[in-house]
Amino acid sequence: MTAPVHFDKVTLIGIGLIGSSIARALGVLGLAGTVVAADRSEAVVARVQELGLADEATTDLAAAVKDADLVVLCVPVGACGAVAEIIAPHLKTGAIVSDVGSVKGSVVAQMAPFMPTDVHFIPAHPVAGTEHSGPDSGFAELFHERWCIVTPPAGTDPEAVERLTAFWQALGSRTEVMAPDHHDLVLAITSHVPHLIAYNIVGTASDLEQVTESEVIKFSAGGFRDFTRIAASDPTMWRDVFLHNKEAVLEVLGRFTEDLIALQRNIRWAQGDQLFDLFTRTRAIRRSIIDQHQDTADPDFGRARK
Ligand SMILES: NC(=O)C1=CN([C@@H]2O[C@H](COP(=O)(O)OP(=O)(O)OC[C@H]3O[C@@H](n4cnc5c(N)ncnc54)[C@H](O)[C@@H]3O)[C@@H](O)[C@H]2O)C=CC1
Ligand SMILES: O=C(O)C(=O)Cc1ccc(O)cc1
Repeated sequence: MTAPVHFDKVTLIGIGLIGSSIARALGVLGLAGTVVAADRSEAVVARVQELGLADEATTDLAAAVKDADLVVLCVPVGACGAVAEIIAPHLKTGAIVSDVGSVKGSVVAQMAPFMPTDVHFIPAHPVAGTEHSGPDSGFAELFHERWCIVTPPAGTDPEAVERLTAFWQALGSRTEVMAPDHHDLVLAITSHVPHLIAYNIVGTASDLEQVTESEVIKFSAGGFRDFTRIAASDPTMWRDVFLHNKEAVLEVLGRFTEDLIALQRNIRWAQGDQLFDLFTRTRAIRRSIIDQHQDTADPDFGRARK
């Protein structure tokens, strides 16, 4: 039997890119009887009301979760513990409490101690986003054809996991269940370290004395432009990602640094075969990613050429 995807009352906490995208999708799809939007920022709450993103909008997080069947935290990962502490005493028995944080081990560690035993705590991560933030930047289709990784703690009620999974599938996502630590290692290599590299190279370019900032802007080629898009991502969100996925990021960064030094040697000693072999291997990886995404009509790869 497939799990029901409709919830009588959904409360979203943190109405930025992700929270407002979920709110918009709920509105379009009619998946909730009532949508409550909560944020600590009065300016955000006022904007949510102007945009008509929810049935109710408030800065009172405790009141917002009252009677909610599904509560989703969409705040920076460093804020999850504090929010959990505020809402915990007000959660409805049987509610599903989830989040969308880009790191999972730390979110579990921060939130689990506050979760009452009569709610279903199921962290998740929609691997879908942009470099933009705030309630104006969201859109209902953000999650289409994207993965949502669900990381239920051991012993979680399978029916609740199925309900949350069905919810994300209704939003357009493909879902996969994973252990939090494994999630954090996978995302360290596929998302977190790439963001760090982008922040670093754009920082290096802006610090170069011999090349002016206006030359960097004027002559930026495609690859560098892509880095500047990523490096425009929200500073609070990404500070928290690195502070809360420290171990996995440092592990991947150690490997990355060794490989970069090997490349440095290849260039210094004119070892063209080594460079050619690596670039051939990496080109094959790009081709297999495109092949896989063409099967699933991923919008990012719609115009991609091998
Ligand atoms: N931006 C992206 O591309 C993606 C982000 N995520 C995750 O989603 C979460 C939210 O990210 P965005 O929507 O991009 O952020 P955002 O910056 O657009 O929105 C975050 C909102 O949370 C509110 N907030 C912060 N601390 C709060 C607190 N203590 N109590 C109540 N509200 C609080 C802020 O006022 C803001 O409105 C993060 O954990 C991030 O790791 C996941 C996938 C993609
Ligand atoms: O904008 C991009 O390229 C992203 O990579 C978006 C993104 C950022 C953080 C996530 O946890 C998931 C997706």
